Amino acid sequence: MYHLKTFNAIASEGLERFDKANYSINESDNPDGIILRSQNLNDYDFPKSVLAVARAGAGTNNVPVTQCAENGIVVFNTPGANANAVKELVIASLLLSVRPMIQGANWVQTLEGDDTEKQVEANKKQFAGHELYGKKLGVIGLGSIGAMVANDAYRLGMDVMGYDPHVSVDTAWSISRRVKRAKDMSEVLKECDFITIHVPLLDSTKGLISNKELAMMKEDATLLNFSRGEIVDVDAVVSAVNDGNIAGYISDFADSRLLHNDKILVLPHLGASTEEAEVNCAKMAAATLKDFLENGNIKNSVNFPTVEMRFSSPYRLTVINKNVPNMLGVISSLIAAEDINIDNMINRGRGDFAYTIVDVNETSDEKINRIIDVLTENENIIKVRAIKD
Ligand SMILES: NC(=O)c1ccc[n+]([C@@H]2O[C@H](COP(=O)([O-])OP(=O)(O)OC[C@H]3O[C@@H](n4cnc5c(N)ncnc54)[C@H](O)[C@@H]3O)[C@@H](O)[C@H]2O)c1
Ligand SMILES: O=C(O)CC[C@@H](O)C(=O)O
Repeated sequence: MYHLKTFNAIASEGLERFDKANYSINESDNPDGIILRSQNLNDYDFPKSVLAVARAGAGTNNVPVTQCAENGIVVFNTPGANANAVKELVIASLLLSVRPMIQGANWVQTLEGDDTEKQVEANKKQFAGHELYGKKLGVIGLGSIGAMVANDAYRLGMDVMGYDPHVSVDTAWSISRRVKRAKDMSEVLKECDFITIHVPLLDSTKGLISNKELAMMKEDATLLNFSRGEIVDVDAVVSAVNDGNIAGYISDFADSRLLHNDKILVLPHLGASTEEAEVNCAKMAAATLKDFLENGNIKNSVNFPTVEMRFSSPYRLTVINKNVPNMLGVISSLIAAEDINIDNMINRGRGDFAYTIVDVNETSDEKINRIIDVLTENENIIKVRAIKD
C-alpha cells in the first residue's frame, strides 16, 4: 500500500489513476508521495517517508528541488501539460492590451434610457483601439509556452522575435522558421512592441527585467509576465509605466504595488486555470509518480535524470547516489558479494546526483533486506529501495 498526500485542488481524473486497493490519499502522516500545484513547500518539513514529489504544473520554484535531491526525494513536473492554457491567456491579454474591450463593455452597462444604440454609436470612439497585425512581438524563453505563443502570434500576423540561449532541440524544431532568433535579450527589448516572458524562476532569472532592461524598451511597448512575479522587478516596472518609459504591464502575479493603475493589468494567477490543463497536469503527474513508486522509473524529473527500464525480475533495487566515479562498480560488487545475481542494470547521472536501477534474480526477502542495509551504509549512497515484481 502506498500513501499519498495532496496539496491544492488536484483534478480527480489524475487522482483516479491511484487504485484504492494499492493507494490511500490523505490518510497518512507518513506519505510515500506528494502531489501539489502552487503550494509553497520551501519551508515544509518533509516527513522521512517521502520518496517523490509531483508538481502538477511547470514551475517548481515552490519546491526545494536541490534539498529534495540531497535527501533522495525525486521531484517531477508536467512539462507542456498546461502550455496551451497559458498561451491562450497570453494571446487574449495581447488583444486586451490593444482593444479596450473590458472598458467598453463596462461602459455599456452604465447606459440608461431607451436610446442605447444611439448612445453607443455616438460615444464608441473613446474605445477605439489598435491591431496586433504587423506589430512586433518579442518572446523571452522559447520552451513549451514560449514556442506556442511565438507560433500563434505569427499566425495572427505579428512579426515575432524569440530569445532563448538554452532552447531544447525538440522545441527548436516546433518553432516556425519565420520566428526570428535574437542573439541577445537586448535585441528583443529594443525592437519589440510587445514583450512576453516565458522563463522559469531561477537564481539566474530573478529580476531578469529591471531598470536597465526597462530603459531599453520602446515607450509604446507593453510587457507581459506569465512566468513568475519575481522575474520582473515590481518597483522598476511601476516606475517605468508611471514615467511613460513603457506603455503598460500585464502580469499574472498579483502584488499590491501593481494595483489601481490604469496602465497595469493584473490577473490572479490564471495561466493554467482551465479544466483541460488541470486534467492534463493531474494525469501526467499521477502517471509519473505511479511509475516511480511501482517500478522505480524516472521520467519528467527536475532533479534526477530520466532512467527507465522494463521490469521483469523478481526484485528491483533502486539506488540514489552521489554522482562520483565508480559508483556502478561499487554497487555491483556489493550486490555480488551478497551472492545476488544481477539480471539487468542501468545508471544515469545528472549534476551532483545519479540514479541506478538494478534488477536482480533473487526471491529471498532476507537477502534483499540485507543488501539494502549494506548499500545504505555506503557514504555515497543516499537512498535505496527494493520493489517486488
Ligand atoms: N501563469 C501560470 O499559471 C503559469 C503556467 C505554466 C507555467 N508558468 C511559468 O512559465 C514558466 C515556463 O513554462 P514552460 O512550460 O514554457 O517551461 P519550459 O521549461 O518548457 O521553458 C522554459 C524556457 O525558458 C528558457 N530559459 C531559461 N532561462 C532563460 C533566460 N535567461 N533567457 C531566455 N530563456 C531562458 C529555457 O531554455 C526554456 O526553453 C514556468 O517555469 C512557470 O514559472 C506559469
Ligand atoms: O497550478 C496552477 O494553477 C498554476 C501552475 C503554474 O504556475 C505552473 O507553473 O505550471
